[in-house]
Amino acid sequence: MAVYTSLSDSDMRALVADYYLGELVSFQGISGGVENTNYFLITTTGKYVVTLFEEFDLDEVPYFLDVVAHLKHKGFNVPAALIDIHGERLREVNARPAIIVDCFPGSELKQTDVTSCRLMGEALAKLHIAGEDFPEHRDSHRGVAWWHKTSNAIEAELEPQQAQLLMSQIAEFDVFMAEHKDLPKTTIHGDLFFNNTLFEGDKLSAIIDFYNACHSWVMYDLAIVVNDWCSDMTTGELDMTKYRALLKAYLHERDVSAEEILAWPYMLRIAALRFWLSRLEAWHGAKHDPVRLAQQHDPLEFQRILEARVRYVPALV
Ligand SMILES: Nc1ncnc2c1ncn2[C@@H]1O[C@H](COP(=O)(O)OP(=O)(O)OP(=O)(O)O)[C@@H](O)[C@H]1O
Ligand SMILES: N[C@@H](CCO)C(=O)O
Repeated sequence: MAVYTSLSDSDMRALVADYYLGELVSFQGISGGVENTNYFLITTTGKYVVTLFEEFDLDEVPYFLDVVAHLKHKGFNVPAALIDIHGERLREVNARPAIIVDCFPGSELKQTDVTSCRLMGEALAKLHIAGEDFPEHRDSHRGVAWWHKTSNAIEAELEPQQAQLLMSQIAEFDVFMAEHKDLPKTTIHGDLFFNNTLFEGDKLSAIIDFYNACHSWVMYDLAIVVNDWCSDMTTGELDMTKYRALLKAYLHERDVSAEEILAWPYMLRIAALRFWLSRLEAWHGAKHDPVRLAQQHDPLEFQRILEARVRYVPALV
């Protein structure tokens, strides 16, 4: 269970007393999720989620809260931080930055299907368009500089064939990007896996976990989504029915440029590599701690996806 910072009953009571949320009824750590500590919180006024940020210092968090506030203002169901009795949306709890957000109705998908892929394609295009005028431009903390540094640090731990795949794909991406410096960017979610959405029946009820948001290539974000929503995780291969449904819905809402079409294979591969690498980094960091290791996602899933995208990439349009 991913509760890295434990809150006691009196911690939670003190926190709730600082909001206009009535009295504490109960709270429970949320299993699933690997980056932050999350609790479901029930008070006499409703159900909420408390998030304690495990990867960021207090001064790094406002960017992410601003992204969510911008999207909420444009009508998206996204978790904006609630304001406390002091007029603040961000505070420190047990030495971690912390927020409280509304708990959305709906539940996580167990797996994607053609309908959910279609809904995601449409919502993602709208999200990308809505993010264009967000004025704060933050680079990804797991972007180009991070994948160079982390791949160099981890290379020696890998099998020769894995190291070759990792390093050659980064080099190929660098060569392509050197010739295509003006690829369109927007404010991207950066981690829009299907476990970061909630559905009520066939309705997409919320998009959550914006803590990898950044200013980056639009096609990179689309590739992150396609790799997670449309891949068979056991083989890495694309389910072409889901793939076509997601892209058709996306392209109905947002036009892509000729350069973006050219970039598509590179984006699918680097998006797979980014999650392979973050999972490898987390796995190597946790390998001497069985409890933490058991919480990690399997790096092999994204190695297989990358290998599949090296073998074959279907057309974007
Ligand atoms: N606002 C919310 N409303 C309803 N459920 C939520 C909300 N926020 C989080 N959850 C639930 O908590 C789970 C974990 O949250 P979240 O994905 O933000 O954690 P994380 O540690 O950042 O995860 P990840 O592994 O994706 O980085 C979600 O999958 C969802 O089930
Ligand atoms: N979505 C990520 C974890 C959170 O960033 C993964 O599945 O590796």
